[in-house]
Amino acid sequence: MKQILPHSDRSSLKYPGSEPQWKQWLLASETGSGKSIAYLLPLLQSLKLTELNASSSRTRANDKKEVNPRALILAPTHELARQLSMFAKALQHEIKMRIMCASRANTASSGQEKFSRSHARERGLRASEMSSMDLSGSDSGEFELSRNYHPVDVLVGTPMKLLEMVRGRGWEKDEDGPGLAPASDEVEDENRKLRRGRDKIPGVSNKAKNEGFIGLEHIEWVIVDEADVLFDPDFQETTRMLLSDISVARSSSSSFNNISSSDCSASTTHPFNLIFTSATIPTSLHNYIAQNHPDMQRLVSPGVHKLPKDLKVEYVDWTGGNRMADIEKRIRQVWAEDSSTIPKGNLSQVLIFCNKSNKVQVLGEYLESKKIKTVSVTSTSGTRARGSNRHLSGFLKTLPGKGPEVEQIEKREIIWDNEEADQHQTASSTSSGPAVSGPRVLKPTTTSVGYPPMPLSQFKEQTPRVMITTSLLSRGLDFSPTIKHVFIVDEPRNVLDFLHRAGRSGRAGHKGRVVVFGKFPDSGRGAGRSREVKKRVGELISRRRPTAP
Ligand SMILES: Nc1ncnc2c1ncn2[C@@H]1O[C@H](COP(=O)(O)OP(=O)(O)OP(=O)(O)O)[C@@H](O)[C@H]1O
Repeated sequence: MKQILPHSDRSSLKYPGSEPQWKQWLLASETGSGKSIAYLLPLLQSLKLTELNASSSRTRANDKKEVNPRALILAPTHELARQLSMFAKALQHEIKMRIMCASRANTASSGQEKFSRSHARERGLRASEMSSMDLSGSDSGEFELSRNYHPVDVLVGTPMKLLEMVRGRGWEKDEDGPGLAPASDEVEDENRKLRRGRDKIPGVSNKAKNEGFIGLEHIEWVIVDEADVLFDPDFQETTRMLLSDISVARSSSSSFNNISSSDCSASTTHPFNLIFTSATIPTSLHNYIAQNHPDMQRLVSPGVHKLPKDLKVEYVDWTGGNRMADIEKRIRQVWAEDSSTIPKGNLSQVLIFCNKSNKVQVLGEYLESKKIKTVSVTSTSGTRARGSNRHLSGFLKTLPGKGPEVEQIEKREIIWDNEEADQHQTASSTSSGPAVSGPRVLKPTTTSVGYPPMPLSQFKEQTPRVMITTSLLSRGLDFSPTIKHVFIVDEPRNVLDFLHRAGRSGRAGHKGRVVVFGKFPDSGRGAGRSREVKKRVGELISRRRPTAP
């Protein structure tokens, strides 16, 4: 943090009088080590300082677009974008900044647009009121503003979504040739879907095109979270296009002139501060930085490419029978172990990573048939279409909330689903006679994650303790410390993929365990492969503590 904002005196951040010195940093450290706060705090502070120092010449009156943020945070998934925006909001106390999330779910743009506009109109909401809502949350899945100009300080979203908001819907259809039009949505491999970096936007047509409503002239900061994904060869053309658009908007010549080129040799200087964050630095990211940002300051922790120190590794052999039964057995063991250390009923949670979405579905159905409640999330899950992170409720880390209800929830380390709470309220009002009077407890607001109290016993019964997913949710998401076990039931694509999956537990100093399922014979057939896997994982462990000088 000190590196990013070494001088917190206002004079060093004057804007726009003195020409600012734009800088570039890479923040790289192991999963769960707090990279988000490491860039968010200096970012918010810097924005506030430049705002305080802004001369009267910097007015919004001449802004051509409706939304003119001063910082962008890019994330590879809608889920991460929403979590980051909520986290940023939660960091604010006295000094308020306007932080908005541009992310919605993978629903048809036109349909969603219709809903949001009419929904807002029905409620008589003006832009300023809409922008004070959590647009990433349940109140609206879509980022919508009227023509009222309204300052936005930080905008968070996926590069594809932000580009669409900047250039207008259907912009990619204007490109020559197939350009960036969605090509193979039916591709089954989840990793490829994630790497392609395409937010599927079914329903986007030339008719739905508009001119875009995000202005980029005021951008002072761009954060590329999970930079190794966003500069992956499959993702980087979208990311780079957005960076180029910002540079052009800020009247700077852009060295980005060929979107299909991956061998830019010229150093790229952007007229804004640029931060990349990552828990891993694959060759593609290393090369990209070396070629395009040779002056980028690299702040790399000794823990990068290592498992968090509080994460233990366990190997479970397939028995040779039903593999899903093996997984079920290990889940029940987790809960049996819990019972000796955790107060009765407070079972810890298990996060299971599969490679394919059909495997997620089949495993979920199997465990449900065995009376284990599960939540299954894949890139095509219907639950993702809600435009909020409700489908992850109870599994993501709870943000600091306001009021006793939130505290009560936080003690249980669970976020209730709002619909569940609604059902409960309906049930309680019918069963106990008159409807519950008084305030409707907490409405979802900026950072709210609190919902009406429910009897603890009922709550525990209804709450799934197992989430099954793919690499889709392996990136950046800050899962709850109640997830003490990550199960890896399919062989990850590579070591980096393993690190990201495993790193959803053992975060921020909490204890965790990654359970690797496979065939691990000590001798005979498969023994060589077993040794190889253990060796590669073992290297991640043995390197995790700095060796004494
Ligand atoms: N100084 C701190 N003390 C305790 N907890 C912290 C501290 N800094 C950050 N955290 C917490 O650590 C958790 C992990 O932080 P964060 O999600 O930023 O990790 P990350 O490094 O970005 O991980 P990943 O690489 O998986 O994205 C968060 O819940 C955050 O609130």
